[in-house]
Amino acid sequence: MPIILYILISIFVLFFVLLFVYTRIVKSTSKYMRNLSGPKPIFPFGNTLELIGGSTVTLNVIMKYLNIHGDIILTHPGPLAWAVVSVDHDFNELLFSSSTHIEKSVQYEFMNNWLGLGLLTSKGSHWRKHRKAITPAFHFSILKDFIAVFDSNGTNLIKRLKGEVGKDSTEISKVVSLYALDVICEATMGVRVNALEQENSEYIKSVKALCSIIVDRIFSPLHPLLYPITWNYYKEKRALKVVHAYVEDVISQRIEEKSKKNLNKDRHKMEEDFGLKRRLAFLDLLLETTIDGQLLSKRDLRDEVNTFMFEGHDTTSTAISFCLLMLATHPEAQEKVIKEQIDIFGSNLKTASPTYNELNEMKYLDLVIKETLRLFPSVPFFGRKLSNDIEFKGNLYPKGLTVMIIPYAFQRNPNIFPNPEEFIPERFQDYNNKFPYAYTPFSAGPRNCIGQKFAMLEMLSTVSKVIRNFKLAPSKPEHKIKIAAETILISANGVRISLENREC
Ligand code: HEM
Repeated sequence: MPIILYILISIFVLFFVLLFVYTRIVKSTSKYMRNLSGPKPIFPFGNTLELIGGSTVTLNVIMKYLNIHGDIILTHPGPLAWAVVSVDHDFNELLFSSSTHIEKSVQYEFMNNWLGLGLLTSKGSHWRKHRKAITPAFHFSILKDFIAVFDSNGTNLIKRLKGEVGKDSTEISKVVSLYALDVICEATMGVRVNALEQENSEYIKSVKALCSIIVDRIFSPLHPLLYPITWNYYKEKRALKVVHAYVEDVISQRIEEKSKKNLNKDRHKMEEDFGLKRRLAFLDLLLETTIDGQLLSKRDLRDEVNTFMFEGHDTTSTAISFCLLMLATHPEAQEKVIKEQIDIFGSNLKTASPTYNELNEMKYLDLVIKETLRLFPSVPFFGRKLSNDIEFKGNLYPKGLTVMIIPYAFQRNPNIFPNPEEFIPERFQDYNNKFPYAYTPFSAGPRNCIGQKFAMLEMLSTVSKVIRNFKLAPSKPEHKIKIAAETILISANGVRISLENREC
């Protein structure tokens, strides 16, 4: 028999096997979610064809589906895949508040090579024990000491932005991202990488490369099994080598320092003892952390450091950039912010280094940041995998199902946030938390953001410093942002504003 006939018969058989498997799965799933509406899938692409435009179309497509089909919709991210997208308050409450449905969806596996079993990606008892053990590192009495890190790096940011004064248009998101990297490196590892001045450092370039590879993988139509034949696979391998070597080296140095002298509980005393030029970092606290009486292993330490690096820089930097854009384009809000800053700092307006109490006095700026995070939640969606079947309003949702929660969509719900597209910081003055799961920029429940307070302090400190030094205005010509939902919400064409020296 000619070889071509063999090939044709094999294709024929394979087709029928696939069809058989497909019908079996559809049949066995038919008792589930039968009342749910959603966009019609096209075999074998599911609903992915509409997403081909990439990260700039994702949110628009999801918003369109939600408008047409309701608050909980069934989508098909592939031929044999089901995912539910939810902006239903009660359903989200059920998930957020649950201590059972805490496992992340399959997309988070693309982060595993970098983040390993860090807090963001781990599950089950590993996650529970680590979360419990690491939580004290984010106590406000410890976070207070990071204010100096925000302030000293903030001074470098101001220096860099001074070079932009008087220009019609400045793209701030890239500069703010480098600043946020400096902050998180110093806070997490106690290392000053000076990304603002040396963005070409191998470590910084590799961190950036890993972030973008994760995004590529999440949105890639290729099956994960084919990943090793892609160029990204080799790029990731190279970047991982650099990042892991760098972090492991820092960890080894700290362990050596610690073994020379026992870490003193008093953080300032420790600096005296070690004669350290650096401030205490999260890593120093992780080195003291024990689980079941054992110190964290070197691998645990690396995973947690990498997780803080990933979760703790683009999230804050994108929020700060959007916040500066909102102030530049809403002069009345900017006036209120600066008035508050003058009330707090008086004649020291430009030079003051805010204390913890002074940051907490910035009530109006706090509203501005909250409203920015409502319109532009840094993490626009996150996914969970159901740990067991759920029955909700007449539908059965199967164990293992991916549920995508979309704060970007929910936080624009007009029934909860009237005039949702408008920037109105005052709405949070009397936001009475009637819908506690409607505003979730930091997620909610047991798997909420452990770095929330750190991030709020960093954002208050940074925006306060920028606004005390510069008057912000819209860029010329006017810049229309292009929202893109990567792992982080960004503007694909940058965030442009213009800066003038502040005179008062
Ligand atoms: C504006 C800034 C930030 C925002 C909006 C934000 C938001 C979030 C969200 C939505 C999650 C849940 C993600 C998911 O379920 O997929 C999360 C988790 C997490 N965040 Fe943040 N984050 C911010 C800053 C930070 C910072 C500065 C750190 C560290 C210093 C941090 C560390 C983490 C960690 C470790 C987790 C995983 C927690 C767990 O699962 O136990 N985040 N963050």
